[in-house]
Amino acid sequence: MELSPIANLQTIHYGRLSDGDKDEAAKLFKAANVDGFFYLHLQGSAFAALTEDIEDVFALSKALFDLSEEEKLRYDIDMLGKLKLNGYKPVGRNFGGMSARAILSLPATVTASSGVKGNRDGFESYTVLNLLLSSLSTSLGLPPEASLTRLHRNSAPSPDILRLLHYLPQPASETGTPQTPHTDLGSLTLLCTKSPGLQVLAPHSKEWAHVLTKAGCAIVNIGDGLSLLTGNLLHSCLHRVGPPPGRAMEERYSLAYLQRTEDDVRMETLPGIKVSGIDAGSSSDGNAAEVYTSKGWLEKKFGMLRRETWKEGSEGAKILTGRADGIGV
Ligand SMILES: O=C(O)CCC(=O)C(=O)O
Ligand SMILES: [Fe+2]
Repeated sequence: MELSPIANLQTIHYGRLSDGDKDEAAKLFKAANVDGFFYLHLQGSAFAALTEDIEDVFALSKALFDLSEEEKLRYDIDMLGKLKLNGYKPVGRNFGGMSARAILSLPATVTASSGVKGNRDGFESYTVLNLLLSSLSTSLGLPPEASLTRLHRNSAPSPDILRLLHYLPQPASETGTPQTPHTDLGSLTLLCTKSPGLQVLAPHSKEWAHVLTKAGCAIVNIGDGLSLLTGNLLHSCLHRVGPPPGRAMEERYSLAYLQRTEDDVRMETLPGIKVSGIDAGSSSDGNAAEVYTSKGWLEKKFGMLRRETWKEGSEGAKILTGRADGIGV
């Protein structure tokens, strides 16, 4: 079936970036500045397996989601911790009755508070996203000692998560979107899926655009964290998952790695950003005067989700993301 409109996203080649290709770096910055979403071409690179072997991950994901609800609820995400970093989130939790997806979150880092030295080393998605952070830092004019990678060190505790998502097939009579429009809370999200369904709302657009999957590519998007740290120079874009118009949602699996800043980072515009021709604006619009640490920001956010304050209008979103159009999750 014809999907329309299709999101016209840039494709960034990982191999070219890691070879230091300046044109590719400029293309990455533009995609992060304008669209907030792009394809990351991994085929032929050391990280090709992230997309090539994804069916194995989905087989594992299916086996986990096929466990009984009772078994899965022994790992209820809201029982295991405050920040929804670990555990099973059943369909419908926090995001209204329409939500027809379940989530299993696995912490991507072992934090210092668990008594084990934090370590994201060897975690491929982390390595891949770090190269993007490094390239974006150069484009932002940040000197190496102030690089964004210094706020995402593998030795420091951070609330990164690896998320397995299972979207249940909807009955034919139901055609709503199982995933509420949202922006991502963290720095960068790396998404792997073989199924369509992702939709983005481009800045200044009123129409949701369909993101098609692309062979050999993961999909990467900017989160609210990078928007705050760069005075909105890097753009976190509203997105959702839903069926084609007039249809019901088919069963769908996806895998998302949400990279987030270290716990102690202050979530405000970084000094020293210099991009010729563009100004880094303020990360707040006057209503979000309080600056949180990354950890405090997340706690505040998830406290609000628990109380379902998102139902009470856009104020919660504004406090936490500096903008009124998205709830970061
Ligand atoms: O499943 C997808 O394609 C998107 C998932 C997503 O937006 C998220 O986990 O934040
Ligand atoms: Fe998302």
